Amino acid sequence: MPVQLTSGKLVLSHSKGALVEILLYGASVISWKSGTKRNPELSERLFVSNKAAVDGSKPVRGGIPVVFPCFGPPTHPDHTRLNQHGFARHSVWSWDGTSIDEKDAVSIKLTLRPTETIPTVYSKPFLLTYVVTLSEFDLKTDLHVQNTSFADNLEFHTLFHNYIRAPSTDVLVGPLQNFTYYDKTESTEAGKSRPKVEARAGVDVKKFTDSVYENTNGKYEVIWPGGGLDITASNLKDVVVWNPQETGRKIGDMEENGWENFVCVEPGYIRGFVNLEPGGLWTGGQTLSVVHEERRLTYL
Ligand SMILES: O=P(O)(O)OC[C@H]1O[C@@H](O)[C@H](O)[C@@H](O)[C@@H]1O
Repeated sequence: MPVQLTSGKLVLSHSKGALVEILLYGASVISWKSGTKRNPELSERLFVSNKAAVDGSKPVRGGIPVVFPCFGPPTHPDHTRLNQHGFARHSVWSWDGTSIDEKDAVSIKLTLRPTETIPTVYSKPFLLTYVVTLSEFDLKTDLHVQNTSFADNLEFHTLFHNYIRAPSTDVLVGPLQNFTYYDKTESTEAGKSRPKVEARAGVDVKKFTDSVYENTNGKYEVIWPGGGLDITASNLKDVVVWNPQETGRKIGDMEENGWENFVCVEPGYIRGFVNLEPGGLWTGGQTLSVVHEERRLTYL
């Protein structure tokens, strides 16, 4: 199945029609188009702001940015010189020119090692390998983190910052009921770090939402009238649900009312750090699958 690299952008085409576009900059998936079993017409599944920079000048506001090695502002002593969400989303990754064709899927693999600039802000050795696999109705992303040090442990966060194209007034995310979460919309540090328990069967984002759920079961339904996505995460024990609503006006690269058109559901390992021993390899991944039938959350 064809893979094309043009001006720093890879396009993978599935023989049944689905398409994915990935920038080498940030290994950012910026488009995923797929049909459903009922409607083969391709639809865009991800949101990218029409003000997003896609020229490698700043992280892309949309798609699937890769967060590594810190989530949010740095809190770990190894990360003090890093920007919010780390360097993976604004570094240029390498592609070896190959793709892996299987019967039903096509994959590409991108890698990131310490470049010339990363060691100026981050001194740990590492190798990241990002595998993106496109099937007819699914998109899978796997991140492999290798600690290439012979002596020191590597401690990191990672997360897939999925901007899912969805009407934010109607979308529901579940099942998150009874899981503990931290509400980053609280005004004080004490409020932000106070655990809450999710009472809702289906989580909506009608108001500004920035919630970090911990130790979930790694399976999420993102459902709205007429559509939806299932997300299955592996080895990513936490998930963020984010929509800025009107506070999005303060985000320079957010399109006008853009928050009406997405919900971020972001599987990650961000409560505590993955602690990888010298020479160790860690893998975390997710599969996004289109929902074919009109669906309601069964637990509502
Ligand atoms: O503007 P950024 O750095 O892309 O971050 C967007 C949002 O990303 C979310 O994952 C965070 O929980 C939010 O707090 C943050 O505002």
